[in-house]
Amino acid sequence: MTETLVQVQKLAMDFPGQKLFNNLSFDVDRRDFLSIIGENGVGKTTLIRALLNQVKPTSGSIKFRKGTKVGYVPQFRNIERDYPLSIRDFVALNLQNGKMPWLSKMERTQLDEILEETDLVDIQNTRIGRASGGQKQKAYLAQALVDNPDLLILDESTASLDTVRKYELFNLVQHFNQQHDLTVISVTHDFDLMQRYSNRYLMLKEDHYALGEVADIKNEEDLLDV
Ligand SMILES: Nc1ncnc2c1ncn2[C@@H]1O[C@H](COP(=O)(O)OP(=O)(O)OP(=O)(O)O)[C@@H](O)[C@H]1O
Repeated sequence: MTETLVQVQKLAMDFPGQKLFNNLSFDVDRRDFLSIIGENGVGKTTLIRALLNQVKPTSGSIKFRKGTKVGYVPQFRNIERDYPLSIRDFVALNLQNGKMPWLSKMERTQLDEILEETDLVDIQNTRIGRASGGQKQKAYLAQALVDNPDLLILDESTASLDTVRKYELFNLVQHFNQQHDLTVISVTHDFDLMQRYSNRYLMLKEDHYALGEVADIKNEEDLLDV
C-alpha cells in the first residue's frame, strides 16, 4: 500500500518581479526516489528550502506525514583543511542534539553501523578537512542518515564529483532507498543520474511543471516537450 510522506498543494512563491511555481502540486510516497530537474533559476533550491521549512511560500501548503524525519545533504561545501573533527566526529554531530558531550551506547552503535554501511570505517579517524571531495560528500551523507530519517533531500550533491565518485555516492543512496525504505528527493542537473537512480521526476519550467515516471523518458530530448 502506498503511504504518502509529503503532500505539496498549490504552491506559489512570489519574489519582486518574479513568480516561482505556478500552483505546484505533487505527492511523494514512501520509497519514492524523486528527481527534481529544471534549468537554472526555475526555483529548485527555493523548493528545497520550502520543504526544509526555511522559507514560507506565498500561497499553498506543504504537509508531511506525522513523525516524518528529514535528512539533508547540501551542495558540496569545502571544509577547511585544519577543521579539527575526524570523519567519525563529523558524522556524530547529528546525534547528540547538543545535550551531552558524549554519546550513549545506543548512539555509538548507530554511529558504528552508519560508518560501516557508508564505507567510512577505514577512514573514520581521518580529519574531515583532509578527506577527498568524494569522502567529504559520503561523510555528509552518513551525517544525514545517522539518525535514521524517513526522507533524504539532496541538493546537487554530486555536482563537484567525478563519475566514479558520483556513482559511489548514489549507489549508497540507492542502497538505503531499496534496503531501508528511505524516501529520496534529489535536485540535479544530471540527466544520467536521474535516469539511473530515480523512479519519478518533477520537471520545473518557467511557467509550468511536469511530473512523470522516469521509465517513460528514453533520452534527454524527451524532457524538452513535457
Ligand atoms: N530570497 C529571495 N529573494 C528574491 N529572489 C529570490 C530569493 N530566493 C530566490 N530568488 C530568486 O528565485 C529564482 C529561483 O532561484 P533558485 O535558486 O531557487 O533557482 P534554482 O532552480 O535552484 O537555480 P540553480 O539551478 O541555478 O541553482 C532566482 O531568480 C532567484 O533570484
